[in-house]
Amino acid sequence: MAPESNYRLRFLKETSLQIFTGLLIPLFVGWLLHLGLWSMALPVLFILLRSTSNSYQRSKQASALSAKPIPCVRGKWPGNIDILLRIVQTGRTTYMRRNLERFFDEYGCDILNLRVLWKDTIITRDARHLRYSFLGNGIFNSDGDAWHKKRAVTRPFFVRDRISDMDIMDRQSEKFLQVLADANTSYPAFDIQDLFLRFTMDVACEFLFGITAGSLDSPLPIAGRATLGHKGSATDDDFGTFTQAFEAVQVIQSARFLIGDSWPLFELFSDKSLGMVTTIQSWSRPNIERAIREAKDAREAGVPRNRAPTLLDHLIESIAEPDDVQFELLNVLMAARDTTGSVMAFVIYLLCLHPDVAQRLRSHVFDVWGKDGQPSYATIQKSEYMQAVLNETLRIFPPVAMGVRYSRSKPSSLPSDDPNRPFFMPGSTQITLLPTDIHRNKAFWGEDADEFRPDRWLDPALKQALATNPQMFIPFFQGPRICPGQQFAMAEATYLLARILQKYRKFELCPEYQPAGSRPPSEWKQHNGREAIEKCWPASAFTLHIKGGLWVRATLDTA
Ligand code: HEM
Repeated sequence: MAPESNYRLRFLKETSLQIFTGLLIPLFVGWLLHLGLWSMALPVLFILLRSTSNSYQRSKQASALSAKPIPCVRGKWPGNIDILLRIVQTGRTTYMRRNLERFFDEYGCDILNLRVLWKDTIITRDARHLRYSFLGNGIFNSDGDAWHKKRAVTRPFFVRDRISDMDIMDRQSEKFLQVLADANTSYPAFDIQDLFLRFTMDVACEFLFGITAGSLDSPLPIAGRATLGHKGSATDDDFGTFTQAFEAVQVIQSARFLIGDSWPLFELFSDKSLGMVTTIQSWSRPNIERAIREAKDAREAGVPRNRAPTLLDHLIESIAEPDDVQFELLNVLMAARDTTGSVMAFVIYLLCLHPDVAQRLRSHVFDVWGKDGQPSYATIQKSEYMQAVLNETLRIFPPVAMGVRYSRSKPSSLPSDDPNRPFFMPGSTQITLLPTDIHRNKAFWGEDADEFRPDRWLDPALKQALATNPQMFIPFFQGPRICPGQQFAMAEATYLLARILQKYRKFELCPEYQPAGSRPPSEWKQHNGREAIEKCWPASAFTLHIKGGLWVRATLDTA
């Protein structure tokens, strides 16, 4: 989440060099040789020669690895410019990442090279490709050794002892229920996605950084007045301005990933994220500077802390620059806030669509925790139906709807269905994993793959299938970069949902209060699968979210 001006500069330098070597030098040579108008043919000849030599190099590298090329999308215009435009245009109204996934259906394969502007840009829906040892450029914007170090710093914060401490959840969920009750009685509807994101932000800030963010105390979006934000709904107070900037950066960054290495072409004259990053910094900097000062003072005075060290304490010790600490912190915050907020919002959405499941989940909550018992880490692990509802939601709406990696500089191979002929993976190339298709694949999940049916998780046959093919369900991904916050997120979501269901009998969708532009586009009805039946707009910008928020009203249990 850092400004990308260096990247744009590098792109400009590389492009200018290419223009210089591919156009100006051949023209100059033509002029030296007095070729007159024939000089114009030299750049074309040069490009043809270069492209033939590149293809030859690649096929030599591929045959050294006994690998076959990744199928390539064939556009109508040079450099697949029409494909690039199609991705950008359809991106505005697409259902999740269907605009990319449709290429797989069109070409009948699970991995494709979009080859945008003559650059390899790989997309895959084959989960085996996740396990490969790529350089990371995921939620943590780092790679190789730097990533290993950061992962080592984060690991101790997710050990069982720490995540089974439910004090923070107790406190924050009490606050959440208070705010929800006020919003529900004061207005005809409220945006529960926004509330969940505030809750997950406050919990993450306290758990990871020992900071009180107090976002549940800031003004909420108001039904009928709220406008469409970059992801959810928007407010224009200080906190709302920060949130909008935080979400705008994610939208911009995920659009860059979709376009691939050529994204600076769309931002030649201005870095779209720069203003947003300044807003984010001015909101978060005072908190971070204070925490850094306190940690330093305590260390210098030899005063023991009256609390266990937080992730922020460790980041401060291991990273010298406050700016770097800040970027690191914002990356982890996005990993923790947007993902868990997403799954909770989609659970409520699906419960609104399936009152029978909602009723059964509520009885289950009463069976496990009674009418006002507090969940503990141990009881959460045993709440089988709650875990089934959460897993089924994570299956249909995986919060991390795209994973981006870069291959190492040396070409390598990727598994294909033919064990003797893997795919040839070029060096230093972006590869994007799109997990939704895997989670809704009928071959894995049966004919009802698009349906929300938590009962499937109680069927021993599914446990067997998952043991044989763990790649069919990857909401937390797999391999070395698997989410370290998985247990924490499941505990957090279970805790809050249980507390909500103890108090509220039902939730209803209030589409009339969705901000303008956030209802599902009418053309979705012509498509197959869930897209045709969706009553909200699931959209993806790194994390999945409900466009414009999820506006609902709740009915209190008065019995
Ligand atoms: C339902 C909630 C969550 C889901 C679905 C989820 C999913 C994921 C996924 C798929 C990744 C890998 C992304 C990539 O490599 O491109 C990831 C990484 C990460 N997640 Fe989560 N996550 C959730 C909640 C959390 C929470 C609550 C925390 C922290 C408290 C957290 C912390 C992290 C961190 C630090 C990483 C980066 C790991 C690395 O790069 O080594 N996540 N998460």
